[in-house]
Amino acid sequence: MKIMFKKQTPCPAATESTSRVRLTGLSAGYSGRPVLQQLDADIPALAITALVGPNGSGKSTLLGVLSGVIQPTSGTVRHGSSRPPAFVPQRGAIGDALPLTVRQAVEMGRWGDRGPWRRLTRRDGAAVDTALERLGITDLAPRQLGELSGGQRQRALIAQGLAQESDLLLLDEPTTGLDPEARERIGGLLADLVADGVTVVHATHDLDAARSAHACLLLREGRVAGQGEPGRLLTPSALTGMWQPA
Ligand SMILES: Nc1ncnc2c1ncn2[C@@H]1O[C@H](COP(=O)(O)OP(=O)(O)OP(=O)(O)O)[C@@H](O)[C@H]1O
Repeated sequence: MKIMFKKQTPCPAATESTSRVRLTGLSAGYSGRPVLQQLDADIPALAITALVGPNGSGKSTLLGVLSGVIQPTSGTVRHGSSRPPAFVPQRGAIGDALPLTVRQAVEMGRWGDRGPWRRLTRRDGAAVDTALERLGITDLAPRQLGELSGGQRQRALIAQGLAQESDLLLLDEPTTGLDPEARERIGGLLADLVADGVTVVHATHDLDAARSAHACLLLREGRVAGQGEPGRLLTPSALTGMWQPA
């Protein structure tokens, strides 16, 4: 059985052509390792953008730049809003041994507003409840993060991102390791978030997920190999070319 991401919904940004983030001549990387080179790209507001490209093409690095964790070495990143983005890194990037319950992990999503280990307000509690509910993990709230399955932990981390209630949600391979039902739930959730006023950017190797996004940014060896509508970009010949050595 193949469960697809929710069918593509019309993209409000397509008619309004507003960008949530504009990258101009962006270069960035790590000490002694340049990765992104001279990127010019727009992340449309109120839409889902899929970042697609081979391993090592720079998707996670770009998410790091969009989140503000990685500073550009040149070029500009212009955000169309002053609200800080919410970033859900790849599962392996989070220590599994942290002595936290799922609820405590999701509550950390409120720290940006409240400060670390501060008493949460009723409003914070409601945001955490909603995030747990939307990921279908309310029953896991009292469990230790470290004793969850990989897919359950992934959902907890996405819930943490959601609890931040940002207008820009950045996700690094959010459906990797999830079962088909959980994948479908995340696909539907991302579409619902856009309807709620959130801009979503996710890196993915799942071409069904990429095709159901509103926009797609193809990366190859740190450069933009294409951007626009997934149906136009993700053609068999383009994909074959992407994964062939340069
Ligand atoms: N912390 C780091 N320090 C140095 N180099 C890094 C670091 N993280 C990633 N790189 C390098 O940067 C390049 C781009 O990596 P990045 O993780 O952005 O690619 P990706 O497209 O997300 O790959 P994948 O699909 O495998 O997740 C790779 O050559 C990688 O080895």
